[in-house]
Amino acid sequence: MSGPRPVVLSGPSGAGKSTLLKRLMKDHEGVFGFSVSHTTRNPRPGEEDGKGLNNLPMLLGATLLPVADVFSSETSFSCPNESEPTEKRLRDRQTETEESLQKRLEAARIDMELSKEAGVFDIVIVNDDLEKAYEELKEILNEEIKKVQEAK
Ligand SMILES: Nc1ncnc2c1ncn2[C@@H]1O[C@H](COP(=O)(O)OP(=O)(O)OP(=O)(O)O)[C@@H](O)[C@H]1O
Repeated sequence: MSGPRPVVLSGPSGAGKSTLLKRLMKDHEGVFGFSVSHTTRNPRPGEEDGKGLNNLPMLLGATLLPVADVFSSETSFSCPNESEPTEKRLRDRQTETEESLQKRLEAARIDMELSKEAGVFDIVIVNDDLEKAYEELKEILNEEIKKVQEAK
């Protein structure tokens, strides 16, 4: 039996990657490790203590293509449906200056265009509805989660 694989969750800023990951890790304590592997932003509070990757590493990328290039195995991509909610989400989150917000929005627009190219991602999760997106993500990872739980 092969061991658990790294899981890459990539997508534009505001897509909901952190939200989905935090919930997944909370619901499956000890199953996932976490690494902000490739991102253009500074770490947020709590992200620096990512010591000890456990069993199934989750890698979070905010820049789409390099992450997809490095991990060609299974790459998930979560995104909101339109650009309007992205801006609202990021403004509501209150983590950005106006300058960094504008940079994020521009990068998100480019990421969304690139993501439409066939073959960039194996799996696409559209995070319009958080509950639905979370259920989808859990379903996709179910087999890997079981592997880790059985190995314990
Ligand atoms: N489906 C959703 N509907 C509405 N708001 C959402 C949804 N998913 C996440 N959010 C909210 O959108 C904001 C951005 O989400 P989050 O921080 O998870 O994005 P991210 O992809 O990790 O962004 P970044 O790459 O900038 O770190 C958060 O405030 C979060 O609560």
